[in-house]
Amino acid sequence: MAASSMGLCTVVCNINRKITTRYPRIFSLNTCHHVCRKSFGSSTQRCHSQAQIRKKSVPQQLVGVVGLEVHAQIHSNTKLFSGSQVRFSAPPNSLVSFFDASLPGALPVLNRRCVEAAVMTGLALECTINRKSLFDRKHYFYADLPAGYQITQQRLPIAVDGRLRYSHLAGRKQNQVVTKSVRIKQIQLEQDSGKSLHDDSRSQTLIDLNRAGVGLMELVMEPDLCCGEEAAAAVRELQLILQTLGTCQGNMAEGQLRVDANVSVHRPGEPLGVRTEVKNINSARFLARAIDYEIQRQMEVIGSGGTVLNETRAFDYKSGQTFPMRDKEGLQDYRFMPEPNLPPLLLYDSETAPPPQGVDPQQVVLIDAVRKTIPELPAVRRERLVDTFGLLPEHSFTLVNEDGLMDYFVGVASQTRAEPKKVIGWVIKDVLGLLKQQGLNVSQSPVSPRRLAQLLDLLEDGRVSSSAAKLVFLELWKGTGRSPAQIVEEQGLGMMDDSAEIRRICQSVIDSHPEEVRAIRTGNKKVLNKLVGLVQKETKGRADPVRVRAILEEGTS
Ligand SMILES: Nc1ncnc2c1ncn2[C@@H]1O[C@H](COP(=O)(O)OP(=O)(O)OP(=O)(O)O)[C@@H](O)[C@H]1O
Ligand SMILES: [Mg+2]
Ligand SMILES: [Mg+2]
Repeated sequence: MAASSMGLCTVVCNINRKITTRYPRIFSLNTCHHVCRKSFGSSTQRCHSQAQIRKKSVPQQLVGVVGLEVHAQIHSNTKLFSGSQVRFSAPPNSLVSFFDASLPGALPVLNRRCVEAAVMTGLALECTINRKSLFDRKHYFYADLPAGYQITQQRLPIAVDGRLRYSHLAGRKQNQVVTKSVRIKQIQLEQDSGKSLHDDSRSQTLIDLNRAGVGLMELVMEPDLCCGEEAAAAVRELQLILQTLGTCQGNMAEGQLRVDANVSVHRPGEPLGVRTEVKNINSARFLARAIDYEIQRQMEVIGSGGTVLNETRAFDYKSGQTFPMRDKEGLQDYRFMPEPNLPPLLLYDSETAPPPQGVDPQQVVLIDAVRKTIPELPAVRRERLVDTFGLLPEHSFTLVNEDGLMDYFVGVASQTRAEPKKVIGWVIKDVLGLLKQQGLNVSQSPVSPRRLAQLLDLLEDGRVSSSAAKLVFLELWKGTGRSPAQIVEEQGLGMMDDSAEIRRICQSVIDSHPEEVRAIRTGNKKVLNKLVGLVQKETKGRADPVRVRAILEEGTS
């Protein structure tokens, strides 16, 4: 189905105008879904948003249950069964082969790259890879599906029984790392559909088949999550894993990663409730809001004696509400049947299940060969950063979650004598801060790791003060190509050596601030900081603050 496009969201969602749920930004530490789901009776151990939701007028023990289906577009040059290119925003219908347009007689040819991507994703998510998987036709009528069916893997998917481990920061200061996991039921290979473009001015719907037949991995998760925040954290980690593997580019705004949220509520200990399915959500924040709204709505329905209908719903980001879609897919019979034009997909393993004699090894996918190409995953990267550089876990999150920032940090740390703990402050506060402010990526940083390392060395060697170093940094940011040492030289930002001059400036500050001097003499030592600041202002941050403090202490004692 065509992905609905979503825009910006507001933070507050209204439910029937009566209830306003402020979307919770942080969790308490007790938010593990296993805790949530296994200890339903204990209110202290439920997740924060559940607790928020239950504060409303609905029965006490109802809790939310969430299962996600994620459609990830496979990062591949060509489509799943045809040689047409895969490219976002190409002119409409410019990337369509006979097979994509379902012309009679056109046959599917499986794209090896898509198979390898699914195997790699399955292995990274701790799945069992099925040596034999099958393709099926799933029939439904929609204008952007010209064949009238989608080729998918309903009976025997390529990967099963995995686990997505995800962590997120919690606590008031967002500095506690909470680790959880959600089971992956299966990963199936399937085709994407085309796109329907509605032209209101001409009351027409136009079809663009560029996306028709692009390879998708559908990742089906077990209903292990309990609220929007957990779902959003799991999807963010999945996005990062897929990007690290290179199996999906994961750009949600471009529809490369689309999420269907299955939501139900039930009383702990009782069977799961009837689920609704909120379709095609293309942002982690909207996902969280849609789920929390839907849990609340279902609690309201049950609380007022109604029953939840098994229906497909859509999320409207403007109102923050979900509403039923006209197309009730839950009631459809897809008439699944084996795809007659594709043989079973067989995979091999050079050690335990080598390809039969006579089969060209180039023509098969070897699971162990794919395993060897899996790069270091985000969770392992974070651990390595903490172990190698002694960083705080929350800093390792920022470095790993921001594309390119970890390499930037390692680049600086490996080229400077400054301690990693000092480097991280500059990378996160100064570099990332300015990048965000100016809407730039790490790769667009005007200050290279080498230049920052040189600046930190000047600081380390006592050739500039920390306040002068900030000025040099801002000068570097202008991207003139001059080195930190040149900037220091040209702008006279080097540390002041002239003791007599420093003493003279300190004395003039003391003389012109009798009130402050009196306060210091009566024991208020904090006021000394103000005088240090004034001297720094006078010297443009070029005097050694330790030396200045000592002179001022002496002069006010
Ligand atoms: N009671 C429930 N509450 C919440 N989620 C549920 C519940 N029961 C099942 N789910 C979730 O619903 C999803 C079912 O996905 P699945 O692909 O198997 O079927 P489907 O939604 O019927 O098919 P389709 O792919 O056509 O959407 C899973 O993510 C599962 O965890
Ligand atoms: Mg599904
Ligand atoms: Mg579904």
